[in-house]
Amino acid sequence: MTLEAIRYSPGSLQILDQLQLPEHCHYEALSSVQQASEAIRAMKVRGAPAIALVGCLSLAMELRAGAGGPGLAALVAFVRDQLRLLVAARPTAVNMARAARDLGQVAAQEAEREGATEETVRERVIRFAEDMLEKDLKDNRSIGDLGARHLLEQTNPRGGKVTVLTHCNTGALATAGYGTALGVIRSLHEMGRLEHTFCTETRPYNQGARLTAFELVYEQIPATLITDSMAAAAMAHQGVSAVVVGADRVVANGDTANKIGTYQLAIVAKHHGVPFYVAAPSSSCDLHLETGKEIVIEERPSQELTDLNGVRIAAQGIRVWNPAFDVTPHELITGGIITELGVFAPEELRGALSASVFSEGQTLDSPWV
Ligand SMILES: CSC[C@@H](O)[C@@H](O)C(=O)COP(=O)(O)O
Repeated sequence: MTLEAIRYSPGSLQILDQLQLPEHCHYEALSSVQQASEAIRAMKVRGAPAIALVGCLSLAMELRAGAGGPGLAALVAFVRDQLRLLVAARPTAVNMARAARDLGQVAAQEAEREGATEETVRERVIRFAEDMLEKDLKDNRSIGDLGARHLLEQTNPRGGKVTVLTHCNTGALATAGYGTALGVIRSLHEMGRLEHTFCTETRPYNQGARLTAFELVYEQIPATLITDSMAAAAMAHQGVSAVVVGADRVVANGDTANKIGTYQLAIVAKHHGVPFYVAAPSSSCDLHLETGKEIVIEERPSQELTDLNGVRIAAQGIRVWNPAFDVTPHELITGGIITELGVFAPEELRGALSASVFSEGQTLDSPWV
């Protein structure tokens, strides 16, 4: 059985509380947008795709219970207000904002349809949210297989195995399943072409030590945990073939916001001539922004850096800077950007994605909610 960050069936939404992993696997039931927003903000559930999935499914839960209205206009306004609450929970990942735009437009379009009722509006929004789960899993399997094949062609044409370094958690615990960067590692493992994985602990939330290591051990994928500060030495001495990371927001020129520490990994990879890949679904891409300078970087509470399992480890009185993400300039993404639509050089991304039509004729640069 694979690990599930999200358990959903009509009328039931549960999240695996990732603050308690790896010691305890505790599922928490959510029945409202407020509860989902609080769980996302607290990082009980995290990862760009999982945040959007839990947010939208929590709205589906409310609508199935009859929330919103009375009247079509009031119902559409309710949907949009709830979506704005979810988007505000964590600002850097774009997936929730994109999903909010899509769901808001689905509600508005249905409300304008001849013969529409509150029931049909609710059903359309619920179905769109539920379909996101299956689409994310399908996208991740495409990302895994496309990324694995591209990485092997670029780094190991003689047919041997490769060693991959990854950062943060981008697996089943950050998505509907399989994962993005960790999906590439899963696909390499399934192909029999993975020699080894190095996963960084990813201070201060420790997504690598607590979550990625948990996934890799659970599936018996060969892996070694290293501290973030060991990454350069690992690339110098441990035969790293490629670095593959996820993304919270990839913008039009290919600049990418991802977990703090990604930027320095890209610099080290460049120094060592190690191809650096970003793996992300098109739902993590934002063509509205031209460069990474425009991405809002979330700053988290200082206690998340000064404390470890509730015990303070930093000197009292020291000032703290705790950005949750950093931006990797596109010129350091030397391997490519792996999406479900293909693997693109940063300069190819805008053209490739602009041509891709999304739900109801949406393109990636359609206006936000
Ligand atoms: C498929 S998850 C991609 C990114 O969201 C992931 O790499 C990341 O940065 C997660 O950050 P987090 O703060 O844990 O939500």
